[in-house]
This record gives sequence, structure tokens and C-alpha cells, in this order.
Amino acid sequence: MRGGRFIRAVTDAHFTLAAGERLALVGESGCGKSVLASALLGLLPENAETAGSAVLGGGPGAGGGSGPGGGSGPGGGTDLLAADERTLARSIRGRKVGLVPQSPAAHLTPVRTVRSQLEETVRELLRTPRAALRKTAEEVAERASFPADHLDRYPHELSGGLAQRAATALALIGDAPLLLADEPTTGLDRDLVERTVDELARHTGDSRALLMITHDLAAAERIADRIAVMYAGRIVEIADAGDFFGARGPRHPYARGLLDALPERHFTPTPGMPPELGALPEGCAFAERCARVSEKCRVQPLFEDAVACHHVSLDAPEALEAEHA
Ligand SMILES: Nc1ncnc2c1ncn2[C@@H]1O[C@H](COP(=O)(O)OP(=O)(O)OP(=O)(O)O)[C@@H](O)[C@H]1O
Ligand code: NI
Repeated sequence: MRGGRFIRAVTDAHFTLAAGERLALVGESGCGKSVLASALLGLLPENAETAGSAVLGGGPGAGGGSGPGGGSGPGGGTDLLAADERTLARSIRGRKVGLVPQSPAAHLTPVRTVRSQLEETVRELLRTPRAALRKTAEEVAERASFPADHLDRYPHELSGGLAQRAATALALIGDAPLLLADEPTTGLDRDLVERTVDELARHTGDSRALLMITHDLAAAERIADRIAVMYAGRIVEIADAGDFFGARGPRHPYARGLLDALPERHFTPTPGMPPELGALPEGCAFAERCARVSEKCRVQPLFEDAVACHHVSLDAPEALEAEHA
């Protein structure tokens, strides 16, 4: 950025996502969730730099290389961080990785109706013959609960929730093995939230994978197999959803705070604000808001045993429970 400043938007993010698995990524506004998703699609701003790899496909049993410019990863998959723009545009976006963008109204083409955008995407991704385009596009809209009588509207004539559903419909068309849904339920009423996440779950089935970014913990609980919690650009905990929302509860103090802040739980928000990503402290970024802070927190905790906290790894679950109560 200007003046030689830089922002560490995402640091040390390590996770796997298997076919048939649904991972919810949660964390406060500005913690790096959308940057992580954008990196996987090669949609970061020009001045952004990445390191590491994000391998799609390959692994045991997967065949085929990634083709020219694909950036081959281990096991024959495609390294999304190394793939060039041409590969991303031709064979990844929409086909291998679908995206429900965070700001659907900005993502839709303003001068064309929803119907024409759906039909174009159906034609492009599914090679559907002209005669069947209309019907297929209507079926696609239906899957995302987009009302048929609004198909001839332009994006500016849609409410936020309708634009959201149009974007979801578009993202589902390519049947991509990985779907990234960046807050796909923002602006929807509770019953539509449920319908949308159920459709995403149904779509994932056991052959595709879903990474859903959300602020809606109820939606995360409804859909996810695992929960990843991000804080100040780092994944601080990955947990089985049953453990996270169940009796054991989250293990990282920040993650526990997220749940405790819910009205249906303790309704007690974590005090303070997350740090600026351009001016992160040396040690644990959560330390200054953490009730368990100690000398150890001056050093960045390693992400070990699926959690990054100096204190938690030593705790027995019962001890945590007692403290939590
Ligand atoms: N183009 C950019 N230039 C500079 N900084 C950026 C840019 N895009 C994002 N950032 C910074 O990266 C950080 C992470 O942003 P990101 O959009 O990933 O947050 P988020 O977790 O998705 O938040 P939200 O829940 O509000 O969508 C933010 O602090 C933001 O200031
Ligand atoms: Ni975001």
C-alpha cells in the first residue's frame, strides 16, 4: 500500500476441505475471511501478495494434471495461488470453484436482467442448447428460491435479499466441486436463511465441498460439519461443529466469546475491538481482550491440535467447562 505500508490480511491459514464436507468460516468483520476466499479464486487486488499454496483436487485417487499454466500442486491438483489468470478464467472460476460473492448487487451486471444473466451462464457452463435455456435458467432460479416473476428485472430493481438469491443461483450453475459462499444469507429473513443453507447443503451432497463465510452462527450450526474461527487474519480454531456448538463448546477464548455474545446464550460481548491488521502486536493478537492473558501471550501461539492459544491446549475439557460456567 502507499507509503510502504502493508496489511497482513491473512496469515498462516492451514486447512483441508474434503468432498462432501461443509466448513463454516466465522469471525468479526475485517478479520480476513473474504480476502481468504478471494485468494482462492485469484480475485485479490493487484497490489496483494500471496505465499504458500491452495491445492484444489489431486490427492489420493484423483487423476489428471492441471494443464498449461495451471500451477500443479502435489498429487496432480491445481495450485490456485500459482494458477495464471487465463487458467483461472477458463477452467477454475464457475467451473471448479463457484462463488457466492459478498456483495451480490455489485457482482451482477447492472444493465441486464437476471434471466439473461442466468441464461448466459447456463449456456456458457453447461453448453445447454438454445431451446432449453429458458427452462434450465428457471430451474436454476428456483433452486435458489429466486421468484420466477422477478426474472425479468434488472439488478437495481431487486432487494438485497433477492440480489443475494440471484447470485446464489448463478454460483450453483457450474456444479463446481468447491463452492465458496461469502455471507450467502445476509439480508434474508430467518426462513429464507434456512432455505438457502439447506439448498447449499443439498448442493454439496457428498461429492462437492462448501466453504461458507458467515456472521450467522445459527446458519453455521445448521449447515457446517466443521467450524473455522478467524481472528485478526489468523485461523485460531478449527472444530467439529458438534463439539463447537455442543456440550464441549469452543476452545479458543475468542471463539467462546463469539458464542457467549449470542442473545440466546449469555448475551455478553467480548470487550474491546480487534487490532488493526496493519499494526498487529508481536504476540497473540487476542491477548489484550482475553481474560486468560498471561506472560506467555507475548509470543505468537502456534496453531497446534486445531487451536492457537497458549492456555487451551493444556486444559482438560472439564476445566474449560467449569471456567465457562
Ligand atoms: N484492497 C484492499 N486494500 C487494503 N486492505 C484491504 C483490501 N481488502 C481488504 N483489506 C483489509 O483486509 C482485511 C480483511 O478484509 P476482509 O474483507 O477479508 O474482511 P472480512 O473478514 O471478510 O470482513 P466482513 O465480515 O466485514 O466481510 C481488512 O482489515 C481490510 O482492511
Ligand atoms: Ni467479508
